[in-house]
Amino acid sequence: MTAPILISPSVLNADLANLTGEIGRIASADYVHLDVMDNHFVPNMTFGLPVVERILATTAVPADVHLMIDDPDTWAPAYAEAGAASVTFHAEAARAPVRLARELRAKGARASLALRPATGIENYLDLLPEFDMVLVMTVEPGFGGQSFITGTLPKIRRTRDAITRSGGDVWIQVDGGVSRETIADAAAAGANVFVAGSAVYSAADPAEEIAVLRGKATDAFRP
Ligand SMILES: O=C(CO)[C@@H](O)[C@H](O)COP(=O)(O)O
Ligand SMILES: [Fe+2]
Repeated sequence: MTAPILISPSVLNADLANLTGEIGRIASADYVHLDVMDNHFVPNMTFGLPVVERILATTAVPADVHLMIDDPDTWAPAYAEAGAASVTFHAEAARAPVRLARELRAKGARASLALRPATGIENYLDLLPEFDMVLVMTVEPGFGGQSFITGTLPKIRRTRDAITRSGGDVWIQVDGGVSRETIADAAAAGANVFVAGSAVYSAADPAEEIAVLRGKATDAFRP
């Protein structure tokens, strides 16, 4: 089964006072990536459920919510209930990741497990069927505009090979420093969902940037 190539721009570095307009500029994207930060799990704070609910009510682009928060076991299900297409929580923060993934799926969202750069995939390989996506962070979570950590590429490849061996249909997302310069390496390692914040929103034409990123990832992807 070949994984689809999907582009999910992050609005973290967009104009947060004009989210409706900013999401309108990426209407050709597959998802809009919403970074929820609580200033506990990461040293930064963005927005939470009320803002995400308003985005969901006012945009047609499916939402890919990335929770960088403590206690996702308590907070994540509400994002699924609100209508997020995909809800990602961090392995380092969840008390009961399998129970939480099942709850998210039961509420109609795709369930996704995120790993910080220093967190291995090995402890989670047997649990992959419980998830629809693994997010391999390619920067330390917390801020946009950082440089892609190439040392995460072997983990992406190990994850893709394990998914292929198991015959499953789990997507691999990369998030952080994804650009024209780095997207091919991530795709060649087996990633198929690409978060790009500054690359898309600092481009003169975000729609064109999405098309270029999609083309480079499609050419480079190795299952
Ligand atoms: O989750 C995060 C940061 O923690 C990301 O989603 C960033 O917002 C991506 O931004 P760029 O690295 O593409 O600028
Ligand atoms: Fe993110």
